[in-house]
Amino acid sequence: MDGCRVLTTAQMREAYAAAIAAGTAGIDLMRRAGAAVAERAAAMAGPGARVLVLCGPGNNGGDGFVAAGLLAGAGRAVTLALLGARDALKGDAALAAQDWSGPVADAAAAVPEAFDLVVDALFGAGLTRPLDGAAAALVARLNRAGRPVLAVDVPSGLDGDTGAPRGEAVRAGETVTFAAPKPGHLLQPGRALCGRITVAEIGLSDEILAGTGTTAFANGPALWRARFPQLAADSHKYTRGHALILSGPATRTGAARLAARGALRVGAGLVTVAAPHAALPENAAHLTAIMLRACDGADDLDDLLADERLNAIVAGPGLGVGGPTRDLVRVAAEAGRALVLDADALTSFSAKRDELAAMLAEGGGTAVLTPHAGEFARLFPDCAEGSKLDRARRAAAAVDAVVVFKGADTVIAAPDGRAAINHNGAPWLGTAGSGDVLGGFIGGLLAQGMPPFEAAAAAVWLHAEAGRRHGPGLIAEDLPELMPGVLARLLGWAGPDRAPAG
Ligand SMILES: NC(=O)C1=CN([C@@H]2O[C@H](COP(=O)(O)OP(=O)(O)OC[C@H]3O[C@@H](n4cnc5c(N)ncnc54)[C@H](O)[C@@H]3O)[C@@H](O)[C@H]2O)[C@@H](O)CC1
Ligand SMILES: [K+]
Repeated sequence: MDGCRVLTTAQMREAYAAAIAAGTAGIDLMRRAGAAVAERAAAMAGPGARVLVLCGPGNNGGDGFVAAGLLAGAGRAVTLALLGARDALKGDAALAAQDWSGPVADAAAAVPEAFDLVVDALFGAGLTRPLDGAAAALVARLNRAGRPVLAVDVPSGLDGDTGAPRGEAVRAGETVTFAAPKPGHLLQPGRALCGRITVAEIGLSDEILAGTGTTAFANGPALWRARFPQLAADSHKYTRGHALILSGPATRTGAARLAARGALRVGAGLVTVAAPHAALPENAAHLTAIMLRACDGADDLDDLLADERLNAIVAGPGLGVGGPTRDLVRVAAEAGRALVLDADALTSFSAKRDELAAMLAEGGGTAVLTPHAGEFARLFPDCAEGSKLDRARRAAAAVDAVVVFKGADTVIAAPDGRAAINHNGAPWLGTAGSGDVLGGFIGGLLAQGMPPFEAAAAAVWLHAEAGRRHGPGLIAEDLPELMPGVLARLLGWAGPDRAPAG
């Protein structure tokens, strides 16, 4: 799904309609969809396996009829059970039902326990309300049965636009969706309910998908690799940017050092920690390649920023909540440098968001804000409704900055409407200091001149990739140290006998 366009269910309907208007028959799209489902089902359940195909009353059910016919032809013992009456099927679903010549059982009486695989073709993109009655009871029974489930398009009951279940939703081991993922495949808890996701090509061109006007993507290198910093043969540390990380007071300095280490490992040529006098000794005791300068407040920061080479600033981790932090952010913003605001720098503007937006607008630099759910709720109380994708987009527009709405399904949103949903996250990333390192990664990429949306999306992906590589036992200190391996793979670095790839 690396870099794939993400379509809402309405955009997907638009894309189907455009393909049909351009001459593709709807039933052909459905037959390709059903064939893709049958292919995955056959991989999940071998010859002779007992397969239950649960079909709903709409086109999702139509896909199920096509898949059932193909699976029976491929030697699986298929039972097809329909929710509702067969003669109520309409349009393409009614045509698809002709692909199935076997008996049609009543889904309300289906016993999922008796099968090796259950194909869930009950409801897809057409879900209009929470499941209830016989449908809800069937899905609850299916989840209790604990049999392998392959969902068609989306697990039934899951809202394809928000990733939230509407009432009871199917828990699938695998999901086959068509043409493009929907937000609900990538946003939690939808992502977890989908299991392994296959995006099957069913003949919708990229032109048709782009024609829906979508500006959402599944995050991955395809989205930002071309803008990733490239090393030239004559690169030196001053051409690789200089990131400045603001440290908190004595005993609250670790977060800044984690960010600084992240910025350095991701390739910034120089990294400086700016710390209050009282916090210099403890910082000095832990820093080597990273430089250290004294900074006791906004005036000192102003003086430091007279050095034009300091081109990216990370502010927030460990800084403390209140007026002094707001003053530091004001000076940093006014300096017009690339800016990452995290943690206390965000919370300091709770109920003062307009002040923050005005500061960012005045500086004219590029800013990336990295709130987790709590910080987001405090800073953007007016963006509480809708999917995480919509919320992040509205927040980005409100402050005219890139917003990285963190979590297991981090969304990166730009004020121009572009958004990326990250999907390589790993649960081990939820550990103290992990967000500080992410802020440093973003700052390090900004320092190297990467544009803010791409820098944020790349940093989130690299951070998650490091977490996946490490696995259990991960602590934040590990994340910067995992960068050499993650970057080597990204950049195709093949070892010392080859020229640097980037
Ligand atoms: N040309 C197309 O539109 C294509 C559609 N495809 C499939 O069609 C699906 C979308 O089909 P539809 O738009 O027909 O929608 P669905 O098949 O998802 O469901 C629609 C039907 O379910 C009913 N319904 C909705 N929510 C309900 C609830 N909570 N409880 C009970 N009944 C409910 C609706 O009244 C309608 O009869 C996609 O997910 C995909 O699987 C694919 O075959 C590819 C081509
Ligand atoms: K389904």
